Amino acid sequence: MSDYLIAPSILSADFARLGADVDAVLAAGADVIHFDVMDNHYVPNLTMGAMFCKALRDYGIRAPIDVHLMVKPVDRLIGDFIDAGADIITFHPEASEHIDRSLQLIRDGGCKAGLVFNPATPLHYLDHVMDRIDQILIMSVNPGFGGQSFIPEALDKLRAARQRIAASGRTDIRLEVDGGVKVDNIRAIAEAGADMFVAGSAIFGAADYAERISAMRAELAAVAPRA
Ligand SMILES: O=C(CO)[C@H](O)[C@H](O)COP(=O)(O)O
Ligand SMILES: [Fe+2]
Repeated sequence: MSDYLIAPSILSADFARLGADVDAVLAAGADVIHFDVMDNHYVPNLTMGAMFCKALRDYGIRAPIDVHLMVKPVDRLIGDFIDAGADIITFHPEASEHIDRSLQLIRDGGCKAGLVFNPATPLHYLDHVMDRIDQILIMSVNPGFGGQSFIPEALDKLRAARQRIAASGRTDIRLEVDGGVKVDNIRAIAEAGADMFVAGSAIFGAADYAERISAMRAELAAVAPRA
């Protein structure tokens, strides 16, 4: 699998011209589109449902779509996003009544599945599911809004998650980080173990997306390979 993936969060895209903005960020070098789903219940904000995901597919977006479900209950929306063309679906374990079932629904639909950890959510939710996940997402802000500052304690959590991945022998599990990722901290975040980087305001807030993504990749190129 490729070393590092950059996943712009379309939470910070121009919703009035979403297809064109997603095209632009992909042309600028993004690997994956991060799609934040908020329900005004699990988190205090309301964003987009599966019809937006389908609209992007119908518009012609072919890049992987990484759906971050910040919703409760979880299961009701999983099928909608599978049908809408998602590739990866992650959810917050404390928002699911039955974690195994939610993971299985995602995988049965042909998507990669992952768990998301808020800053105060312990990693022990991973204890019995490492053989059934494809991705771990560490939140480096509390979920609900773009443009927040990176919480430094997330670095320790990334290191702990990376150790769990190593101990599991599953070299194919992605370790994603989400919230406050910028050019000036992405290298330290990668050194803590992340290999997939969500960045919303840092990329969509740039005048030149390609220049901003290149600056992130230049920082990542300076990270020493993991032992
Ligand atoms: O899940 C999220 C918030 O809940 C977003 O993906 C995240 O905040 C990205 O935005 P930014 O890079 O601006 O922090
Ligand atoms: Fe997100």
